[in-house]
Amino acid sequence: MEAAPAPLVVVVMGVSSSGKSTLGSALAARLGVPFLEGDALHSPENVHKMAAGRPLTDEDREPWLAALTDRIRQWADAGRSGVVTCSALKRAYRDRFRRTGARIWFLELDLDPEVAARRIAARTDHFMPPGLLDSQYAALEPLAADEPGTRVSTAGSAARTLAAAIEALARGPARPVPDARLRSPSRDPRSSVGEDGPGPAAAPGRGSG
Ligand SMILES: Nc1ncnc2c1ncn2[C@@H]1O[C@H](COP(=O)(O)OP(=O)(O)O)[C@@H](O)[C@H]1O
Ligand SMILES: O=C(O)[C@H](O)[C@@H](O)[C@H](O)[C@H](O)COP(=O)(O)O
Repeated sequence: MEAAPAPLVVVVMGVSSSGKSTLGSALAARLGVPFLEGDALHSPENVHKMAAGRPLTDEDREPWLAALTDRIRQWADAGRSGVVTCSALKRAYRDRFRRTGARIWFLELDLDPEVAARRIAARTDHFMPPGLLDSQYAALEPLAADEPGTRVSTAGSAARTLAAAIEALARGPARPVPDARLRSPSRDPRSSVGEDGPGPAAAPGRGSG
């Protein structure tokens, strides 16, 4: 008999306008799991600062990352899967999410700066000004080989990106994922599959991570 897939938290990451919200919401809907828009957890001060064309510092991001980490931990503790968007530009931010004990898979959205610049300029319903894009690429520490995740191009259509993400998840999380140093045994979601959650992510296989 097949074991139930373990809960999985997918963190859709990348620079501003790389397509996180577009892909993340579509992916969550496709998988039938909750979606959390990371931008919604920014303080008004942070939003104001970015809107005024000033990049966030590590200190500015601290409460935002803390709030996101809490939400990921809540999913893990409840044995639930979910999709969350967060630029997660630095390794230290991503490690923080992993230390919750959630089984995490990062989907890093990859987009040429020229295309990103066009997309951010065309976007009219968002606080993030195009002038901050350079600082986003400068801060970005791409996913490292020892982090659990996959890089997916968003250069094509949104539908194509979604298909690539689904495919990456079907292949990816079955790979050995964990960095033992980041795993807290008491929070290992594999031992606490939820009873009332919306169900684990459908595409990912049973995890070894
Ligand atoms: N694959 C895609 N192809 C074309 N345009 C896209 C694609 N993904 C997102 N967009 C558009 O690019 C802009 C930025 O996407 P968005 O999802 O808001 O990025 P982010 O959440 O990373 O800032 C939006 O206007 C969105 O409609
Ligand atoms: O850490 C940061 O500097 C910001 O969080 C930034 O990375 C994020 O991208 C903004 O919230 C803009 O929102 P979008 O990514 O949705 O454009």
